[in-house]
Amino acid sequence: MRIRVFDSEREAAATCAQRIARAAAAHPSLVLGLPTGRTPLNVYRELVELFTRGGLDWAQVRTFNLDEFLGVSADDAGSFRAYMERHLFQHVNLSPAHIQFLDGAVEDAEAECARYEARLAEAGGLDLVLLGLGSNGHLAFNEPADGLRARCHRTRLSRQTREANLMLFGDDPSRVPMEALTLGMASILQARQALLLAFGEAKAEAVRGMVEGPVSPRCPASFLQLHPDVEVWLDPAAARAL
Ligand SMILES: O=P(O)(O)OC[C@H]1O[C@](O)(CO)[C@@H](O)[C@@H]1O
Repeated sequence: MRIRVFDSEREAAATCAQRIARAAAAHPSLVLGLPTGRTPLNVYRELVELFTRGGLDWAQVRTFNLDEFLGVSADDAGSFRAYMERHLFQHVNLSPAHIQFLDGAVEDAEAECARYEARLAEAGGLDLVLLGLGSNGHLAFNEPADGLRARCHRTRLSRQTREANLMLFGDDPSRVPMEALTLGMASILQARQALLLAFGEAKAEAVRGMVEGPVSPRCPASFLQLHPDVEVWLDPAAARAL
């Protein structure tokens, strides 16, 4: 794990956007894994700016989002799909055919997970996965548990995670889904490169567990210790407990 502490979240986000732009310039059909949540918002803003200035061509880039709420359709404003449209997809020249997303409105969650894994395998896996970190140590929606799942699956969300996503559902707890679909740990760990971002005091303990703790399903992000090419970019508050 290569740890880098930036002076500010803004600086980390701008550097991250430049890193993605470099990767796409070197490999135009880059397969990119993308997170949602509060953490990548500045990265997406920087990526849109880079595109507007002509610094990043998305025409051949392919994206896979990490997770989606179950029982929520793509056109629901609370869905991760809608979040991605708002913050990135509708502002850049990504081809809709190159955007892969789990469909949270499906009847058959198992079939949807199998479909998504097949798409990922066809694409040759992720070249670069951008990751956020749950304050409970989750990675995508792989929540702390006695065991973890390797492949895409249906999962129950922890109370902490549901609270963290309240704002997507108008701060109404009854509207926050109980379940989600998520890429599994192996699908994430098979990415050729991983770049995890964590900002703010609330992430400090999870960062310590991920970097210094035992590799344990109680802190799913700790499995990144086993990845051969992972960078962890922090602001000083998130690095406080290291
Ligand atoms: O960035 P936040 O809002 O703190 O959320 C942390 C992580 O939890 C998730 O919302 C769940 O996948 C991720 O998208 C995010 O990286």
